[in-house]
Amino acid sequence: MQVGLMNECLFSKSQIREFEEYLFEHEIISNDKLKEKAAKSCEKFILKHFSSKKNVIIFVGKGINGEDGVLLSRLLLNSQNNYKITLFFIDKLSEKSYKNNHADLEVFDTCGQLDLSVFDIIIDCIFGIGLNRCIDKKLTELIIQINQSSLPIISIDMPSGLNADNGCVMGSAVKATHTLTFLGLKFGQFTFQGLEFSGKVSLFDFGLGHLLHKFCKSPSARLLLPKIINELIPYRQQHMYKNMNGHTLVIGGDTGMFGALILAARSALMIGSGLVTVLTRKKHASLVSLHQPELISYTFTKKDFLY
Ligand SMILES: NC(=O)C1=CN([C@@H]2O[C@H](COP(=O)(O)OP(=O)(O)OC[C@H]3O[C@@H](n4cnc5c(N)ncnc54)[C@H](OP(=O)(O)O)[C@@H]3O)[C@@H](O)[C@H]2O)[C@@H](O)CC1
Ligand SMILES: [K+]
Repeated sequence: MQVGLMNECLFSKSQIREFEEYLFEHEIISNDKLKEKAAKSCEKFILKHFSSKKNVIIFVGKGINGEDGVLLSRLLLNSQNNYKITLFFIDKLSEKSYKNNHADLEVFDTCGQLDLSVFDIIIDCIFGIGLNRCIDKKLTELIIQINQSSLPIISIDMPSGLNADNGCVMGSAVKATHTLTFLGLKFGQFTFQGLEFSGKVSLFDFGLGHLLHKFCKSPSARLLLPKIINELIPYRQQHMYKNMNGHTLVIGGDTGMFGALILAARSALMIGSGLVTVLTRKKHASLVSLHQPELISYTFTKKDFLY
């Protein structure tokens, strides 16, 4: 599901974690079922948008984000779309345990030289919202290689290395072309470096989005989508004229800052203010009408202005 009408809300990782706890405690959904749904949504997305990309490499971390990757690999292998899947384990210990349980999955031997050019698509399951420190040097080298690959990069839940709360790159981060995120959009995907690193974000809320909104009461923030802005701007009826549509006063335009004054005043006109008056330095006042004839201008020296 793409970002929907009520899904422009952004959440912190602690809100998502607490919500997950609530879901499990109240037996609304089990932990396993949630993971299964997450992997299934990713499989569907990949089959829909990347069905021709057969040779897939999945980077797997040691947390549940890594588990998402292993579950996804199983689903893709069973999808009868002739996928060739390679798992690359970041952590030796989890590689060992998965090798025992999933002996049939192909695992990249980290002693070999990694050549990403042989693959068609990268799935990033290194870290999700559990990232808790900066990425070390060794992993940074791998992430640089991933980012330089020119392949489509699908990050699961979060681009690995990106802070889910503030959009900071924690040393280094995977630069995703797509991020498939679960339950709620994360603040860090839409702020600071998150905008550059998250690519196109798709949300899968498993039909639990309305509960998340109820549970959190107030989300961390909301995306200012064009439809929200449109709702905020009142409709101007045909018969209305300038005196019926408000009057904006823009004060500013110090020496060297005349442009800012004009831009602010123009913005007021563009969002529908019937009248816009600027109050500025004397040397700027005469220039105002040359830049935007609709503006009314006054100077700071005019004593009776602010009556
Ligand atoms: N709950 C659920 O049922 C569901 C969860 N889901 C999925 O789980 C994800 C959250 O899983 P998670 O909590 O296991 O965190 P995750 O990001 O996988 O792993 C982080 C681990 O790595 C480590 N680590 C951290 N930073 C590090 C660093 N810089 N360098 C090296 N190591 C570092 C740290 O371990 P530490 O080394 O600190 O012991 C930590 O344990 C979530 O994003 C979503 O994808 C979905 O499937 C839906 C159902
Ligand atoms: K990830």
